[in-house]
Amino acid sequence: MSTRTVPTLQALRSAPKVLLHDHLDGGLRPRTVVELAESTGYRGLPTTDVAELSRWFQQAADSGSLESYLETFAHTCGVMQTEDALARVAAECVEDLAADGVVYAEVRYAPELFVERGLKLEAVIEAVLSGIAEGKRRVERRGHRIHVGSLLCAMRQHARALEIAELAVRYRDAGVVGFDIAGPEAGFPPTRNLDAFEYIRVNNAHFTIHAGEAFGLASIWEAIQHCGAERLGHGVRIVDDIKASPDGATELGRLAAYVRDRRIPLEICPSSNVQTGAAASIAEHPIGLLAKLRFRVTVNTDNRLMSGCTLSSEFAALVDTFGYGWADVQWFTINAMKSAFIDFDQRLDIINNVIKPWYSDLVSKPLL
Ligand SMILES: O=c1[nH]cnc2c1ncn2[C@H]1C[C@H](O)[C@@H](CO)O1
Ligand SMILES: [Zn+2]
Repeated sequence: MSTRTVPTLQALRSAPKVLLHDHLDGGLRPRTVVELAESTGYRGLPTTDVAELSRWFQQAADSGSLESYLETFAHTCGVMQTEDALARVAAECVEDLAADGVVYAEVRYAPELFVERGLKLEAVIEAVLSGIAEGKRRVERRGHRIHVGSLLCAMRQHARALEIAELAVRYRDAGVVGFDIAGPEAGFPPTRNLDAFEYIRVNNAHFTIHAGEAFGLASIWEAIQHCGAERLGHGVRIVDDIKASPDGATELGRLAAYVRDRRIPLEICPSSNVQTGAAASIAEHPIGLLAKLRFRVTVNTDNRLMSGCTLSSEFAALVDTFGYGWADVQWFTINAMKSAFIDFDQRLDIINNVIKPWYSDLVSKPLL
């Protein structure tokens, strides 16, 4: 491929990519949802026809609000209440990401959502870890390699964040690389969970916070300045602190300048943001401006089932809309790898030995 090649969906699939924001319970194969409902006795699915169910998830999630978007997770969580189901979903997740060309992923989920049938939190975490290990073995048997860590989420509307943070630290050497809070944002400021974030920090562990998705700057400000978040899940509303005039001039407010100056990674999920109403369309998505202003932007899927997307298709949509080329795809990819919650030398190894060699023929000019 020459440097002038436009990144097509097919070429993007073979490009090494890095995914920091992907929910385990938002990425099931539709067929797996149907089969697990059958084998676990879950009766709540709106349909057991695989194609119809796939459409149902996307349409139901296409709701314009985070709250109704989140209602669709009742069904995925409903079928993930046994260790076997959790391990299967995790193994298939790893296979699907590897098949899409993802070389490094952090997959997140909230253990507290899988205890309806009596599983202990530890059993949930261990089942997911064993599924991830199985998925990696399958990928390796096909001659590929993928590095997958997990992030434990606490749900903002529950009051279990400290307990989940403790588990994230307890399982840090087994493949859990960090902590997050997820769920409805309005009415649940991140400062409700200060004890959990402090626990993570004093243990030199890592965390990100879903902030600036359904709620504005105040939530981003709290996440960074009160909680000490290392990354922002979404963070798109940081654009509200940037004045852009019609002549193209921009002026950053103090919070936006802080986020950019400190290189705080934004885990941007374009399709999900359009579905929840955080952005009106991909064309109007703040990612265009944020990338132009050289914020530490990363591209992510959020929930592949609900958005009917892959990381490659998210990139393809951005290429179509913003005219990005391979240099941009590499920039987003290296941004993500730099921001991963694994050791510096491991990040550098993937950047220098996996990402850069692949893109080097396609990218003509040096990156910033
Ligand atoms: O984009 C999101 N914002 C807030 N919460 C989310 C988002 N996507 C998924 N979740 C929730 C629903 C899942 O059950 C939970 C853990 O993966 O996280
Ligand atoms: Zn998310």
